[in-house]
Amino acid sequence: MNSIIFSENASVDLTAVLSGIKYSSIFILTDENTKEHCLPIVEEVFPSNSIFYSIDPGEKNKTIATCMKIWAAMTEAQLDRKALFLNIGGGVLGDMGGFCASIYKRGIRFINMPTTLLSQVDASVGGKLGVDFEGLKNHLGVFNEPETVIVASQFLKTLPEKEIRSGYAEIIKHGLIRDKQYFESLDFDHWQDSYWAPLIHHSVEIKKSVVEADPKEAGLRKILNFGHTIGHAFETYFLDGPRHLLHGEAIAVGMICEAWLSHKKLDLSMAELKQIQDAFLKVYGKIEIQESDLAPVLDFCLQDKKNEGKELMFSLLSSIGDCTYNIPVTRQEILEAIHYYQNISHT
Ligand SMILES: NC(=O)c1ccc[n+]([C@@H]2O[C@H](COP(=O)([O-])OP(=O)(O)OC[C@H]3O[C@@H](n4cnc5c(N)ncnc54)[C@H](O)[C@@H]3O)[C@@H](O)[C@H]2O)c1
Ligand SMILES: O=C(O)C(=O)C[C@@H](O)[C@H](O)[C@H](O)COP(=O)(O)O
Ligand SMILES: [Zn+2]
Repeated sequence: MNSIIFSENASVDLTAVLSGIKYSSIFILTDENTKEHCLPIVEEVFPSNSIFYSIDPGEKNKTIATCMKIWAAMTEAQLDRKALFLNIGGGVLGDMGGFCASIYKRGIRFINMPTTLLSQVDASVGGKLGVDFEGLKNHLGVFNEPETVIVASQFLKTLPEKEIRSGYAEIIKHGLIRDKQYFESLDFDHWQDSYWAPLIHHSVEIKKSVVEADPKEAGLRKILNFGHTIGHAFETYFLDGPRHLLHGEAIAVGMICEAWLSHKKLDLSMAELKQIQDAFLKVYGKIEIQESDLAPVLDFCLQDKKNEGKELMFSLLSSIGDCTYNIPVTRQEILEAIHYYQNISHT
């Protein structure tokens, strides 16, 4: 895996990184929010012939249609294969920008400057790139590593609290799949007051160790997908409507459902199941799920990338800190897991 820099000063570290790379020109991708809040922090660094391009924010724009606009701008700017592509934004922008860079003229180098908690702890690391297609999460994409990732927690100062909370779900996931002590060190009652730098650092270490062992998800990497089969299905189902869920909010629901499946199918104890669900309910509360939501959500689970043929394959916990993968789960069991979530009493 290429280098990850934990930065206290994004502008200083970006200057140093750029001075170590030979490139013909630099293409800087932002969305309308990161253009306003993050670009000014590093703007002074760029040479005068830099190309800036900004897209509309949000998951609904993580599409091939947006990529076409980005590729058109790259072409219009006559970027050659020695050009450098810089993503300044969250996971939506990083997944999509990295994908655009990887496809353009069969691939130009790119750098990630993640600006959300979620992208700093998870999305900017590991080279999963792509876009949604027909609503299906990351349905089109490639694996390709950025040249460098510069993780600067100073960007988080302008990030809305709801977005911080979304990123926190991936931090909780890292503890659940790999490190019980980490999970138990998190303060679910006062999560807003967390000191983010050490959490970012530790989460990146966990993610990096898994990705390095299995970069293309032949096996072990599937544990990073805990909570995502059902979580992605809800995220997709609610994408366009008033019940829209952020990625972290959706996988929080998914992780409760999949913790229940872990209890039913593996050795996850009832005590640990309760510990997990209490943690998520404290931070995220509960969403309303109607009976009419179940069939379409189940159908979306059928599209999960971990499935093999018609068999739905899950990553599940045998205990907190220990996740296994390739566990077959039936449609009926998924329904029961969602019913379990619906019936949890939350005060
Ligand atoms: N590739 C991976 O390994 C991986 C891992 C986890 C999640 N993801 C993907 O990441 C995406 C979610 O990423 P996200 O939560 O970063 O969402 P995002 O990129 O949509 O960013 C969230 C919102 O915050 C705004 N924003 C970003 N930085 C800001 C800042 N510093 N100040 C103010 N506003 C700011 C953005 O404009 C956006 O409105 C999903 O598409 C998910 O599938 C990918
Ligand atoms: O890096 C991984 O591997 C992950 O699964 C991390 C997830 O948090 C992330 O949401 C990822 O984008 C999901 O990938 P997908 O293969 O299920 O689309
Ligand atoms: Zn995720």
